[in-house]
Amino acid sequence: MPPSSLRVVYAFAREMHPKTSDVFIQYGTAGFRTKANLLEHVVYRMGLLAVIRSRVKNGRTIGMMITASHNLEPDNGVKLVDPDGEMLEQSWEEIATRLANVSDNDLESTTAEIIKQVNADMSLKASVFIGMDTRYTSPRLAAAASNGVIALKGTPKEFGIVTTPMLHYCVKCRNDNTYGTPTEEGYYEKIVGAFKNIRQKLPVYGEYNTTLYVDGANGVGGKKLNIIKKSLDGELDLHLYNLGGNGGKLNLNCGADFVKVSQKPPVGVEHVPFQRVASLDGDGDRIVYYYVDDKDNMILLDGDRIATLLASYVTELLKSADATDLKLGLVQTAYANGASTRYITEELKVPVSCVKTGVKHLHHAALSFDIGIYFEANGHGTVVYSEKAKKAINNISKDGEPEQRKAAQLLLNFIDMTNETVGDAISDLFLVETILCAKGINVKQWLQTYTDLPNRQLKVTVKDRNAISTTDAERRCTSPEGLQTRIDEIVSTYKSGRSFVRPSGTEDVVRVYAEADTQESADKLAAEVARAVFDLAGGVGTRPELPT
Ligand SMILES: CC(=O)N[C@H]1[C@@H](OP(=O)(O)O)O[C@H](CO)[C@@H](O)[C@@H]1O
Ligand SMILES: [Mg+2]
Repeated sequence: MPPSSLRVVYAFAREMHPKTSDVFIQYGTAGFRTKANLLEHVVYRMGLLAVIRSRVKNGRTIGMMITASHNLEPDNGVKLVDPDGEMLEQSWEEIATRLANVSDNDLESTTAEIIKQVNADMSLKASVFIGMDTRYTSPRLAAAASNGVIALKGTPKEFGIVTTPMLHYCVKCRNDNTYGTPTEEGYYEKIVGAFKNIRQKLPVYGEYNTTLYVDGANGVGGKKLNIIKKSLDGELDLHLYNLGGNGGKLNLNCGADFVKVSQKPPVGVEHVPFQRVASLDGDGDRIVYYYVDDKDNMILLDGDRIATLLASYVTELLKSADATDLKLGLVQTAYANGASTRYITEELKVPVSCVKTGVKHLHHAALSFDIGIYFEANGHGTVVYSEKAKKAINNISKDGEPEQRKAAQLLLNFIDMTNETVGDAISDLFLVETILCAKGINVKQWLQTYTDLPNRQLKVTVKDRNAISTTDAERRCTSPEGLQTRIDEIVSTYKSGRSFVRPSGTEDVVRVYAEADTQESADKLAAEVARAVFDLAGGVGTRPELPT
């Protein structure tokens, strides 16, 4: 592209999407995320970067998703999706951060520097898929993204309102047509088609019943399930709540994050004792289950619980298919409940690894197994199957003994039902429903596999959250000095106590996690550790209170 046409690009940027704030913004755990009104120039610039990235990848399609996931309505965000549908390569996060923060005057020279640094051939074609969530600020930001793409002569394709995982799926399909059709309809055909297929082989039996309530967080996931619902033929009886409209606010007192963190049922969902409910987050990439018992207690079945259910079922199918030479493994983070980790290693006898928070870390680690299951406790996760596993299962489905063939064919449907690119609430919902049905169990029986250790999460505001550094998959902190020793001292006074702290990658806070043998102890442990953070890491505002 000749320099003269680039000049027009930057004049346009200054005019249409000027940098309006000097607040430093960082490509964090899930892209850029902040108040929507601070984001327009960032999104425009990410449009430029997506084109550069596409060219570095020889014209393969890159994705841009406009969303702030489980955050409240006034926030928004943008993240880039790499050609195989995975998160942006980590080494580009620093490049993205640099481009987002330069002044309008330096935009031209910085872009030129980046093009040189990554060795992009700007004469190549470039393609960018753009999706957005239901936030009212999203269309404007999606338009800014498109403008950025067009500015560097890339071709944007806008998908309108889609879940984050749908966009990841479409990017993957566009670059690898063996994976499916890169459209919303193609997505439904793959996931829902596989679910229907499997239901024909495994009819409903035992304690399982087909009624499922869903909390849509007033976001995009519920809306898409409403489309899917029309195509279900009694295989699943979806009762959908919090679909947006009717005054319901996105993620406000509802949705997967609210349910997980507050350990309370969401507003807006009818509560029928022992009825299982799936709660999605605002952009449809997380899911947790819960039910309310006859004494109004909410019982949570979180991401750890879903991961263990998946691991136990895949293990069973691998055994029946006589494919146990395929290595199955599970990946968690430090937030995984200690009881789930014990259950996986001791009962399921599946190897577990623990990595840093953030799906990119989990996804990467899961790829080292033939079949890798990864889940954050908050309900973000999926299964990835290696080519070796797919081939082996495919061969057994054709050449195995009758029983082995049957199991292998079920596994093939199961693979089809999985969105392997990223955690996906809709795909996970169908996977869970399939397993509960296959095992003929209800939600209480699902809960019986192990008992969660009571736990509590808290947030502490400090002057600079980066004053906290961690090691050992974030389970221990190395600075500020003295904090880890203090945490160790506190934890040692609690039965089955475990606690760690880390700076959030999506909010300006330090997160505290604690678990112990009783809820009272977990609450007290979390509060004591929060006070230690406040005292030793530059707490701001009021010192956290101990529970009374
Ligand atoms: C404790 C927790 O739930 N942290 C979440 C949250 O990250 P933080 O870095 O903790 O803010 O948002 C991430 C993106 O959605 C998600 O991957 C992660 O699990
Ligand atoms: Mg999300």
